[in-house]
Amino acid sequence: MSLSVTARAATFAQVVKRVFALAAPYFRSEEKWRARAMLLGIVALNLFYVYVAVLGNQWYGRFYDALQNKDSAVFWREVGVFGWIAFANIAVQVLKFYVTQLLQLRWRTWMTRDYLSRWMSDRTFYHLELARYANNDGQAPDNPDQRIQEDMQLFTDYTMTLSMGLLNAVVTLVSFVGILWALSGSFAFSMGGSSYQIAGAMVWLAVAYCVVGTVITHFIGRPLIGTNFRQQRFEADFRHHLVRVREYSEAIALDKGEKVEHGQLDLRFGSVLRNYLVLIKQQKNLITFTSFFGQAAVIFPFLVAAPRFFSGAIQLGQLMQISSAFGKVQDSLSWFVDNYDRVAVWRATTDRLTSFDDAMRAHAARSQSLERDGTAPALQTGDLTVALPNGTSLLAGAALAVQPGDSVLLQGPSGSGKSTLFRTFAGIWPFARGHVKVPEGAVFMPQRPYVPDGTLRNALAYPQPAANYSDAELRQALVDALLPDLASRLDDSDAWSQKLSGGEQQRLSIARVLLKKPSWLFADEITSALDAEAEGVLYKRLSDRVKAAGGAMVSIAHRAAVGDFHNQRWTLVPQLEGAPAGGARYRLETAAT
Ligand SMILES: Nc1ncnc2c1ncn2[C@@H]1O[C@H](COP(=O)(O)OP(=O)(O)OP(=O)(O)O)[C@@H](O)[C@H]1O
Repeated sequence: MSLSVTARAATFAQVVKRVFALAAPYFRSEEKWRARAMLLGIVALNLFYVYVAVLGNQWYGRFYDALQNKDSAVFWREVGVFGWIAFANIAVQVLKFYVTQLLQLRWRTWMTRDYLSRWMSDRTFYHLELARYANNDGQAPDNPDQRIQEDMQLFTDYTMTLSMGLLNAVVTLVSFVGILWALSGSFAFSMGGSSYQIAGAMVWLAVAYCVVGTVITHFIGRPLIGTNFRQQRFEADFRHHLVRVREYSEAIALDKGEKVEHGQLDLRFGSVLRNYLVLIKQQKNLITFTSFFGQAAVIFPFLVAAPRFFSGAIQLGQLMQISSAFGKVQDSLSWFVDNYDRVAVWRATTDRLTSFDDAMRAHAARSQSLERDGTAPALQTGDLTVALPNGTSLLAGAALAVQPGDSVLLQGPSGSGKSTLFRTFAGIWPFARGHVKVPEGAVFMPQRPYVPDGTLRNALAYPQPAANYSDAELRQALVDALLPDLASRLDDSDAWSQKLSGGEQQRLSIARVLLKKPSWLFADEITSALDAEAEGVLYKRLSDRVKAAGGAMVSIAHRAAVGDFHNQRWTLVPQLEGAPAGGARYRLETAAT
């Protein structure tokens, strides 16, 4: 089932439950007292705001009566009273805005930090991406960047403004229903020979007016929920693709891939536009009705109360009070009508955050099928099975061992799972079973190193702080990794992943390892972009360092010459179908070189 269908199917009670589940942690966090006090303050300000509105309504009665009676003394006194009411109104509005914004900001900050720390911990960010490709059924959350950056802001904003708006509407309704009831008189009619009187007729008329309005709005506006949900998703997909084009600009330019990328961007933007058009049409229908509903509400109370005014039963002041009170009652009863599209966005946002939150919780609660000990004296695996996200087994029942002093070259056809075996040793591949023991502090060098933007000093020390190393150590590492020209540029700031050549990036990654001096090293095609001479020099340096530190090295490399630096060879050999390898695609053969 897709998320948009889930979004539509969710009942109101479920939505409230979800909102509560997303909102409650902040109000129970270490900031709870401040958060609760601010919330209470905002509630109090909202109540006071309604009280000021009640004062305003009473003022209407006195003011218009003074006009009708041409009583200038009362008129001028009421002008003064108006000044006070207006001042209170302005002050409470400003305060309400300020405290609400502050609470929203604090709440968003807390939520963003909480989600960020859960997303970044236990490699959740990586596993959720894997799960997305593994399931591909729309259940795993897409675009986590959008959820963290945009949805969090929308959720805190809309939850505050909508809930306070609703509170305001309810309190206004309760306050003004009383006023309207007292002013409205009763409605008399006869039916079947008997006559009837309905007390508080204006109140019932307002209720009937708004119930009809709300029901119609709900039917007209219902499709907006799904459309809003899809809109946010299409916008995020479009943005994500733009970012990818920027990131891979060089490769795309060399491939002359502009046309394809342009087409892809057009396609995504097309989805944004098509859905937006649907959204506009749905909003147009909704606005047509809500505008009609709002305009009719201006004249409606006058039409109903005018006969009593003309008959002299009520004064102009009372008529104006009735109209203003009807307006307030109608306003609060049509809160839902007025906020329908915001509620739609809010529900879509809530669904997106809930599925993200659920995915992170499920990830945290998942049972580990791989037993991993990261503090062993040597590398050892037992009954190790490595599979792909779709369940295909690459390797089954592998028992491997590497002792200090060893150096192993892992080879096999492209795509056979060499890097995946390293991912399993590193403990980041969730589709593995069995047990693995890995020495503490083992360093894994990936095929494509990550080089952060910023100073060269930081890129070299990554992920440790550059302050951990002296300038001399940093320079020496660059020289040892055959990057002497960079040794004088430690404080230069740049987008190194764009500026450095592939080989330079590989040498920078080797410089990092030389700097950290690990005893155990797992190197995945770390010299594939280097010439044979540089490859030989760097492999010798690395294996000498590792041996001197009493550790071992396991390398993946396609070139035969790399074998000179290793005393063992592991080879992933393809299995014929039906061969006894536990149903796996490959079997691992070990041999001394
Ligand atoms: N995140 C992923 N989702 C799905 N399949 C994946 C993922 N990562 C790797 N694979 C698949 O796992 C298989 C093994 O990939 P791996 O990178 O381990 O191969 P390799 O032996 O290191 O290849 P090469 O020599 O080309 O680097 C491949 O078929 C690859 O498509």
